[in-house]
Parts: sequence; C-alpha cells; structure tokens
Amino acid sequence: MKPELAVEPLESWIQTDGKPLIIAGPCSAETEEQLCETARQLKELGAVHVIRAGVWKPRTRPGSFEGMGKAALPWIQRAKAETGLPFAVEVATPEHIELALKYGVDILWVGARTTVNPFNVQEIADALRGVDVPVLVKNPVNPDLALWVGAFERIAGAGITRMAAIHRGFSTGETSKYRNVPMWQMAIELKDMFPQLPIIGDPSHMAGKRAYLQELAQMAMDLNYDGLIVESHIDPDKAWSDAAQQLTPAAFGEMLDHLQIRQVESQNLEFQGAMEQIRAKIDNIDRQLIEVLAARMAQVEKLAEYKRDNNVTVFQPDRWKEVHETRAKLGKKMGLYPELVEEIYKIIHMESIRKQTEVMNSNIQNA
Ligand SMILES: C=C(O[C@@H]1C=C(C(=O)O)C=C[C@H]1O)C(=O)O
Repeated sequence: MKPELAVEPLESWIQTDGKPLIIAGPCSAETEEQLCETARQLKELGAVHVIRAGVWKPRTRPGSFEGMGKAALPWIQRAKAETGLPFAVEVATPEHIELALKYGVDILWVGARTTVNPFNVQEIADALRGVDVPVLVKNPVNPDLALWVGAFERIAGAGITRMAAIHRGFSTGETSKYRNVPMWQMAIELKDMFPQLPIIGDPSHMAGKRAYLQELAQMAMDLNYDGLIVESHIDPDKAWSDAAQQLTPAAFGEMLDHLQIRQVESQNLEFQGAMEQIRAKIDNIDRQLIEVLAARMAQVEKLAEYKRDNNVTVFQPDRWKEVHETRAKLGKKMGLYPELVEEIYKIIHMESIRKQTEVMNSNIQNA
C-alpha cells in the first residue's frame, strides 16, 4: 500500500511570491537583545519569511547550554512585534508545545533527536490534536527513512495538514568534511513517496562550518527544495551554541544573493527538443546497461554451478580484489568519478554472491 499524507501546499500557508521559503535566526535565543537585533537585521534583508530560534536545546551531553527555556518566550513576542515576521521554535514535549503556542509561536518543528523516537513523536502528535499549527519535521539523526515517514504519519494522524520536512543531514559514523552527511538520496526518496510534502534544506546542520553553507544551500536549490532554514547570529563567534556554523545576517544576505535559483522546467522549444533527443539516447544506453548486467549475471550463475559441483566457496577474495581494482582503474581512465565505479561494483558483487548462494542452496534442496 502506498502511504498517503494529506498535506496543504506551502503557498497556501506562507506567502513567498514563488521564491524559496527562507527561515533564519539564531541557533539559540540567548538574550533579548541578541534575539531582537538578529531578527531586526534579518528582516532588513527583505528575503527572510520566518525567524527561528532554539528555546529548548537538546544537547548531547549535560552541562552545555540547554537553552533559555520559558524565559525566552516573551523575547520572541517582542521580536515578532518588531519585525512582523512569524516565528518558528523546536518543541520536544507536550509542555513545550503548550508554552510555545501560549506565547504566539507560529510554526513548530520537531528536532532530529526527537524524530528518532516514536514514543516521543506520538506524545507530540497527541499534544497537537485539535491544534491548527504548521509543523516541520527534521530528519532523524540516523539515516532511517521509515522513522522520518513515521513521524509525518503520526503528526498527520493528529489532524495536522500544514507540514514540511527539514533535511539536516545524518550522523552515519563515516568521516566526512560535513558535520552531518547530507545523503541527498534520503530526501529524494521522501519526495518520491510524498510528492506534495515540501522539503526545506538545513545547510547549517549539514555543514557544521560556515564555509560549506553556500555549496550545500545551492545543492538544495538544485534539487528543487522548497526552502532553506539557516542559523544566523549577530555575533556568531560568540554564540552560546553552534558558533562555527552560524553567520551574520549580512553574510547570510550575501549568501542568498549568490544562490542560483533555477526552474524545474523551461518552455524554450529548442531546449525541450534537445532534452528529448538526449533523453532518447540515455534510454537506449540504459537498456544496453541492463542487458550487459543480465549477461554478466548469467555468467556468474554458470560459474556458481561449477563451484557447487566442485564444493568451492562463493566468495573468492583474490578474484574480487582483482575485479574491483581493475574496474575502478578503468573507470578513472574513462573519466568517471572513482567512487561511482567502486560503489557500483560493490553492489554488483553482493548481488553476484546472493545469486550464487541461491544456486548453491538449490543443490541442498534438491539433494
Ligand atoms: C563470480 C565469482 O564469485 C564472486 C563474485 C565475483 C564477481 O562477481 O566478479 C568475484 C569474486 C567472487 O567473490 C568468481 O569467483 O569469479
């Protein structure tokens, strides 16, 4: 069964004049001055639709700054009144929801550390029943699409229809130049499942460092994301949390100026004709690719029968080493991204092993 979500289009709940939705603000509300001044400078850019700030901060270890809590809520009221912009805050418990709504927070978001826990998400969903507020859901910390989807289903189950996803990247244990590995494929899969669900890129949490913000924000735009959420602080180096990834409102304005916003389609007939011709060639090449893969698998299957009849193991480390090294080298020589060929061959090899194991086991069953 294909899952379905009743989601209202972004334009119906927030006006952006066809431009990407821009949410910006400090990682944490630290002081009334810091919050209101950051909000004021962001408003001045003329490109920000929503101000964000963390009030309750889930920190990995105790002892770090955990947010100002309730004390920051009146500052939010002031920042809202002064800028006229709506405000978004992370909530992790029913109490946070109650307080945020009491103080006029317009948009709630569920953080990555909450999305991982279905008990937590359900509690939030229950607290949202009967409340008419937009809810953004960050991807879970770990790359588990089902947890992300589950959070939307639980929140939708409470009757919330104004929803969007925030893609903030994943903690994978791999070393990467980014704080959280984007794994763009995850968001693409989410979009495949729920085409109507808006996706907002969070380059700040992917990057971890301000130097990477521009490239990540551009990538999100090139993948047709509906918006961006970016951490901005009047004095980033002195920020009480996430100092390295925040940038001043002015630097954020420059970053937005450098973003290339492209269209999903073009009405240019010459362009459309060229696309059609090239895509026909790609279709043809893909058919050949699949035929070649099938031919390779047929040989693998034959080899497996010999291995079975001669009591030889499926996995052959020396041969595998030779295969993946020579193919990676060839790929590189052909100008392909080396990791591409390596990754493809890892998948081919695992399938080859699966198929051969099947052939081996067919003997056991027949014996
Ligand atoms: C096909 C074989 O079995 C396995 C699969 C390989 C492949 O698909 O290229 C290589 C080595 C083996 O681990 C083989 O032994 O050659």
